[in-house]
Amino acid sequence: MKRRSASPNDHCAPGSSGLVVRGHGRHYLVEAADGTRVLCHPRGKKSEAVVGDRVRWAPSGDEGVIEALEPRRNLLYRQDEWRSKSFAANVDQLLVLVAVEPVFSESLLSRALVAAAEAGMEARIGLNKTDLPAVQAARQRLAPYRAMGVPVFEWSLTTAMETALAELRPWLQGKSTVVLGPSGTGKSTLTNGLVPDAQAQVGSISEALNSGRHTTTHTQWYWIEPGTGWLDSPGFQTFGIQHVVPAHLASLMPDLASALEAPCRFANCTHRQEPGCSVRAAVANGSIHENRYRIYLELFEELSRPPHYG
Ligand SMILES: Nc1nc2c(ncn2[C@@H]2O[C@H](COP(=O)(O)OP(=O)(O)OP(=O)(O)O)[C@@H](O)[C@H]2O)c(=O)[nH]1
Ligand SMILES: [Zn+2]
Repeated sequence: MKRRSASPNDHCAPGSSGLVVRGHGRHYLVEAADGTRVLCHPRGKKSEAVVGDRVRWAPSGDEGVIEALEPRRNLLYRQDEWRSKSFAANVDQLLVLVAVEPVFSESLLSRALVAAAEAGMEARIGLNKTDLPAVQAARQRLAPYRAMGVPVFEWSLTTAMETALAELRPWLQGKSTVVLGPSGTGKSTLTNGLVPDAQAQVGSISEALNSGRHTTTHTQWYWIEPGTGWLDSPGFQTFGIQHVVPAHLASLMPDLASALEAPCRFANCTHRQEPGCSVRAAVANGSIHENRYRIYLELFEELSRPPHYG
């Protein structure tokens, strides 16, 4: 039998431990302890595993069967028209990659940061394409995020890739990091810089599952080096935060949370129109940017709506 490191669940579940590195509907690519990647299908009808999940799997001919999911540390969600869908598990950190062009949506950026805070993940922002003339405007829009303590990297990946990699690598070291961002911000460019053998890691099985398309359509786990994971995800249009309780929203937005160190008059204040509200006072004196407060109101309203079913 191959040697592998013991997992805490080794004694209580059948099969070997593996890491889901890619998922396509009911097809999963699972990386075994020895690094080989096996096409697996879930036992039973439900396919709940997502990239980053640790699973127990057993060989079945050339392929494998997923017997069980191991407990998750955290979970990130993507939003489609009707509902939240989970898409990555057990990730340590989030890099939101935006660019000088196309102009990024602050609402999406804020959603991603709320989702990371809710999942207990550290988040940073990467501003790419700083070679373009609109760079000052982009910097200005990011100022409130820097001020609330989110570190912002600034890069021009096409003209100075090595500088960007040298800045980014120490933060990535020994962790698993997911990169998210709208389409066209440079995620694939960055992945190719960080993971020179990315194509080889994707491998022929994934290529076949992806039916020859070249854009990133599914989240994919890469290894930058052993122990340092990198998850590239398709460009998002919207981001799922439906699982956040509206009353917790302000505590997941650092600029609002710091205003709340001086509590509002009412303990159950929603920070919309109540008198004696610390958040509204901070908006009035400029310590919370009005864009951020507008996003809070938009998210609060959205989270308070009853879910609709499609
Ligand atoms: N000017 C400029 N263009 C860049 C830079 N980085 C990437 N690009 C260009 O931006 C375009 C999009 O880059 P991609 O890496 O494909 O972006 P992506 O985020 O992977 O896009 P999706 O696959 O649609 O999610 C390409 O034409 C890149 O050459 C940069 O630093 N400056
Ligand atoms: Zn309040």
